[in-house]
Amino acid sequence: MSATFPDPRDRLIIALDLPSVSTAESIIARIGDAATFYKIGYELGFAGGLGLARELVADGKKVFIDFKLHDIGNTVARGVASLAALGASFATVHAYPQTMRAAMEGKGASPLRILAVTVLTSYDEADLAEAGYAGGVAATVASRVAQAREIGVDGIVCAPTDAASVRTALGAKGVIVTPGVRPDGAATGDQKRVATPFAAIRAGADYLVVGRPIVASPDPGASARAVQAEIARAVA
Ligand SMILES: O=C(O)c1cc(=O)[nH]c(=O)n1[C@@H]1O[C@H](COP(=O)(O)O)[C@@H](O)[C@H]1O
Repeated sequence: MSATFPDPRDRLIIALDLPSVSTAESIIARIGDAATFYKIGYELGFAGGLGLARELVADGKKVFIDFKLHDIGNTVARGVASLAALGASFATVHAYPQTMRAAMEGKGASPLRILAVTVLTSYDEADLAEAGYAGGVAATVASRVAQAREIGVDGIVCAPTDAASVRTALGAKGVIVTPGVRPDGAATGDQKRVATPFAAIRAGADYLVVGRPIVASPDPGASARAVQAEIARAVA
């Protein structure tokens, strides 16, 4: 494990893939102190979620803004600068060298950590080939991690099934964030490369991103506590 965790609860990042701020606020209230770190992506981000992000930061929570930036360098750098000013802890970009370099320039001296998305967890070998990448998942992940490391990107987003090889390629410094995390028995949905919270931590993930298994569960607080307990078992 490369990262340090002042609060071990930080290792669970809950994806607030929800349609409104009011819905998100209700879920966050039900989760209570079972989580300290929330991710805001397209669905909530385009529905007022950036205002909620500011409120969460003001309340002492950590926020991960997940817009998976990929654009011309100037646009990426200036977008990241805005995210840094918002107080986000993590932000994603796609792992294209020009984009990664621009993001690292845009963050400047801020504590915002840039995470490079390697191969989406909803992609299997066939999806990657269909998209025109002939190298296969493992080689594409390895190549993107090597470029990210060379550029000095703060961390990597990858599948939990990639985490062990990513840790080897990344070295001890970078953080590894794995979505595609499913407690035993949870529906995988569109996730194709998945692992349990326990397996993901044991494989080398520093942070786990979990969305639907928590926010769509009948008791988000209990579901979050169950994942936190599994993380605790994995690090024991
Ligand atoms: O960057 C991400 O967070 C991300 C990368 C990836 O490869 N796969 C992936 O699922 N994610 C995000 O992680 C979350 C996973 O949500 P659930 O499948 O509901 O647990 C979603 O918000 C995705 O956008």
